[in-house]
Amino acid sequence: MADATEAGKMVAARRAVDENIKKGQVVGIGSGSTIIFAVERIGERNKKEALNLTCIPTSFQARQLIQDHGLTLGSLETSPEIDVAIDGADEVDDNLYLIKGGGGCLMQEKIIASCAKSFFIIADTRKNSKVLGTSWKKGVPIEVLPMAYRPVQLKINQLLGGKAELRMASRKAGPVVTDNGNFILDWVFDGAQDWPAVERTIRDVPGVVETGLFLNMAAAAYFGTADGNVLVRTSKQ
Ligand SMILES: O=C(CO)[C@H](O)[C@H](O)COP(=O)(O)O
Repeated sequence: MADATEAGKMVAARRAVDENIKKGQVVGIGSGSTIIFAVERIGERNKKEALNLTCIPTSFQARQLIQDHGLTLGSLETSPEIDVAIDGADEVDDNLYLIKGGGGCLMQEKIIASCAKSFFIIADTRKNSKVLGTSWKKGVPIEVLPMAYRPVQLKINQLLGGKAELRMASRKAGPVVTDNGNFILDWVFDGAQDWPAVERTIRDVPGVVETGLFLNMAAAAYFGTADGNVLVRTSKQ
């Protein structure tokens, strides 16, 4: 099963890279386990085709991946406009609404996606859902200022129901600390939601820095299966 999932991630990543990355572009590089296959493919092509890309990372992990594959590392300061961004997702629904941030990198991922002319999602087929929350049961990640995590937690519970849980680290005592020095709450919800309304409600709580809801951002999602097939779903808009 694990190998089948990895195979699905790989075919989706390679196809998205081959269809969307062109010479001379500024490319946003997402975070997680699926993006590793995409950067490997970009590195492979770069050796053959001298792609001359500038790659903008969404995390510490992405920065290392870019450098490990001999690609040129850029920043939003020098390249504020991105041609294409590629990233993974935790779940994708029928509207191409996404839950992201399972790896805790949601804030920089959303900024990079917002600067990109086109934003593509790569995932294994498990992530392809009709309704968010069908396969991803860990909730919507919410990045919060550490000093505000407790009131934010209470307010979200009151406003939306469900439960906003402080994400704890697994190999360190205490909470997960993001690349931006913040904490993460995972809002575990029940049933179908009005996602634009949920996004507005969460963002309006002082202390919230960003949410892992990416609405109306992705142009297409590539879902790979172990047998090498890739389903491409494009935005309806
Ligand atoms: O949003 C993310 C990290 O913040 C990842 O893109 C998301 O969690 C998917 O990760 P993976 O490719 O490992 O399934």
